[in-house]
Amino acid sequence: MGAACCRPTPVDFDGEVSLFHFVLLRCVGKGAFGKVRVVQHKQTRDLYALKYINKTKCVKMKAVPNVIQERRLLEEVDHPFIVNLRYAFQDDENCFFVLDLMLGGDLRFHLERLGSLPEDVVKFYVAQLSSAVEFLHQSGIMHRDIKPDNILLDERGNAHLTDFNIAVHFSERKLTGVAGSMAYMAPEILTKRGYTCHIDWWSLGVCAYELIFSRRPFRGRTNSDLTYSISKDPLKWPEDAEKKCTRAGMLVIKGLLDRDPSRRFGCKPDGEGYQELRRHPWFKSIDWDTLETKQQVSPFIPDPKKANFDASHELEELLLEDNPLKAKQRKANQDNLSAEMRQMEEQFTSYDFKKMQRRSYYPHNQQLISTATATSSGLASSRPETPANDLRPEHGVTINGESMELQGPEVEEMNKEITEKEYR
Ligand SMILES: Nc1ncnc2c1ncn2[C@@H]1O[C@H](COP(=O)(O)OP(=O)(O)OP(=O)(O)O)[C@@H](O)[C@H]1O
Repeated sequence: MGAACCRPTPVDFDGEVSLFHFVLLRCVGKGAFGKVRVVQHKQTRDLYALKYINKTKCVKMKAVPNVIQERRLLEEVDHPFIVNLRYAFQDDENCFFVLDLMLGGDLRFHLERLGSLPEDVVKFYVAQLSSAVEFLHQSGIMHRDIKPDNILLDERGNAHLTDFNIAVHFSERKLTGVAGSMAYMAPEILTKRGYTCHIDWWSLGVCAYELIFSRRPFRGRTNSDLTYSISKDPLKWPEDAEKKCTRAGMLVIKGLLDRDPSRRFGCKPDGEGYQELRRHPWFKSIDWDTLETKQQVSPFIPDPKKANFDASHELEELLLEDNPLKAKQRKANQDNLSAEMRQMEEQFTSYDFKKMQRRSYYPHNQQLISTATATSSGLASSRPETPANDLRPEHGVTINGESMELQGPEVEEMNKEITEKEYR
């Protein structure tokens, strides 16, 4: 009888997904609003990354619309080179994203560890990421924050785009809100001329340059210097550039870093820009069909014996976390919630990729979000055509004004990562 009371409560896998469905494993990362840890689904035994966001912190940082928007956009995509959403749910304390697990670390981590990456590795990643970027653009979504920190490797060394925190839908109407990480921002964002999805191709060019030459193409000690450099400085190559990159590679990077979006690589309408890029001689060694089915062997395989992430996150979780993550039943009474908490409660809806269909890259699953998804999430039954359905307005979005004026050592850090979030 005594034993019976210690038996774990059986998990209802047919019911709505919750933290009870997962075994919590090690901590692998820390984001602005929460942590990321490896989890295993108790029924399927599949491993995933669980990203959890503390609701109170999220309200304090005025990031509720971003989190809801990220959840909504992720529901719309499924691509081999995107860190796809598999489940979403919430409890009283946290919002949870269950994502494809990437055990190979992010490209910032590898760049810092190795100094730079060989050209053939970068070419492989640019090819994989351009497939993801094209898919997003065909789905009416621009990412707006492509940078090495947001590119994650799986254990076989395939690159995946992540962090849809400031991604938005786009339409023919250009956006003017300044958002992204400044060093990777296209000139048309900074000069406020209005921009569209072409900005992602520019950011990919900045990443390729930085990964090969271990410095960024445009730099500045202050934000205004950086803005000037991005919008006016001629593209320069390091003195030893030819030792690190072929002429064809430099031509692709130059094409991606064209200030005129109508000439920039990748940007011609109706997918023609992407097709042109694929046909470029630099990519001669890439077999695009086997690339997109992940049958090609990556020229860089992360060392499986080394942790490809900062081990201090796990240590911090073990030693310093006074409120460790634990599956908890929800409170029955949700009456006294603040407006923001209620918004999260209502709009951060549950998601289960096994039960809901979505727009997929994979041809056998190629369809727009089904009515089932739409009903469950309270969304319209097809992808919104304009940013009007986005939670965050594209106007009134500012880079933190004070940050723009910062001088000195903070600037370098900020240039590395100004995560200008869009808030109401
Ligand atoms: N799917 C994943 N698989 C493995 N590790 C991940 C995954 N997603 C994130 N991580 C790790 O966790 C770290 C934090 O990720 P997260 O997206 O929460 O933070 P962030 O980049 O600051 O984003 P945000 O701005 O949304 O908080 C990443 O740098 C990465 O090392």
